[in-house]
Amino acid sequence: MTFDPIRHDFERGLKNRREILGDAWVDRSFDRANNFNAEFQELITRFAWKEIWGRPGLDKKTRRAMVLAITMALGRWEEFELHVRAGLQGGAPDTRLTPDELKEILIQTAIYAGVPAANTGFSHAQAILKEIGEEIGYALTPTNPGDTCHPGYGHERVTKSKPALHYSVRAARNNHTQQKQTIVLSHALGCDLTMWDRLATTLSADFNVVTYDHRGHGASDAPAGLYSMADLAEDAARLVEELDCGSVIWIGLSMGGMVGQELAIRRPELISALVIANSTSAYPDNVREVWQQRIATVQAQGIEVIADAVMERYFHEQFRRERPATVATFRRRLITTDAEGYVGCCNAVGTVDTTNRLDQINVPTLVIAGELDQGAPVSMSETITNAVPGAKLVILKDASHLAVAEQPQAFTDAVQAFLAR
Ligand SMILES: O=C(O)CC1=CCC(=O)O1
Repeated sequence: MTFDPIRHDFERGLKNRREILGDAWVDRSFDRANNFNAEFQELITRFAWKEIWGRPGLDKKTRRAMVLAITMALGRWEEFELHVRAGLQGGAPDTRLTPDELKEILIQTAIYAGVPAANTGFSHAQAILKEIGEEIGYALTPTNPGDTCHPGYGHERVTKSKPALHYSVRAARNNHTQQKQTIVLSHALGCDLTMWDRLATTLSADFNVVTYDHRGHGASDAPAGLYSMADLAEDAARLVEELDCGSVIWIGLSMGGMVGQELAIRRPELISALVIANSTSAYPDNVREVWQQRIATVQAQGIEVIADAVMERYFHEQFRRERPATVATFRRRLITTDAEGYVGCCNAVGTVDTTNRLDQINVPTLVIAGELDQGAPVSMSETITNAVPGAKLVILKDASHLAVAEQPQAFTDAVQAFLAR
């Protein structure tokens, strides 16, 4: 048999074309071929489908996203609809888009191609979703635009009760019908709710996710005076009660994990599962003394004088070298924290004392430690794990105190495995 390069290219192109557009569409267009258009069909199969779509440099979903954006920008609605259909249903699995991904492509394209193009794009896409939604498990449901929010940041709110706590609610994106559980993410000392942005956005695929600023932090009130862990746990209880969603899954890091312990002990009815990351249930006496010294230093000289030392505890040396912008963001957040609020929380942290009550926690509990954590060494997580009935410990490699920022994927994997247990 002789090698026919044109035939060879045609076969390769045809294979790609079937993968991207689905057999039904390709068979139909070949059935309709005639003496007028057959050469053109042959040309695009070789040229577009083999030569361009066959290039390995971009995955096929990305190429499809580009096609959708360009056809929408040019108003080529027949081609646009073809790729919407094939992307949702007809194309090979690794070329498909979820309705949420399709929505993102249309929203992104709106900025570059203009709102009139996006309006038409949305109505074409919706007509197709109406037609095939049931088959692909997606229902279009009436929703008030004022009730929706940016899925990466959530709806910003403030508690009615005082001290007012600033919080953000991301509603679960996947529109399955069953009732969603709520996760509350509780941040570390000198941070704010943005510490959780990446994890919150990931988890809000299937959960309602609430992040909040502790008192004295971010946009929450900063009452005068020194606080106790009981104060922070009572704040947390008020927040959960105002959410009015029943018990929540609490995920707290460092100070947030201390609040989670205290809350689960004091108000067990508010917590259904607990993740305690990079945290402790108590400090030895010499470290308690160091916390009182930190309070005195900040009261006398402000937060900035301690900022470099805090960053050295939050992030290990290699991370600080390789990710200076991330470290700078956390440093800025720290030094712009209300000094009085920071000091108040230092007192709550420095006097934390739950060890002897941890056996009262009776919900599934995951403890996460960073193998390099000097602020809350692994031994502190082991103490918690040994004391909370049934608790499991995960130790993250190459992670120190802000493990969620240093090892976001490993942290997310540990949390998701726990949530799926
Ligand atoms: O600020 C630190 O050094 C470490 C820390 C303790 C409690 C917290 O949230 O961070």
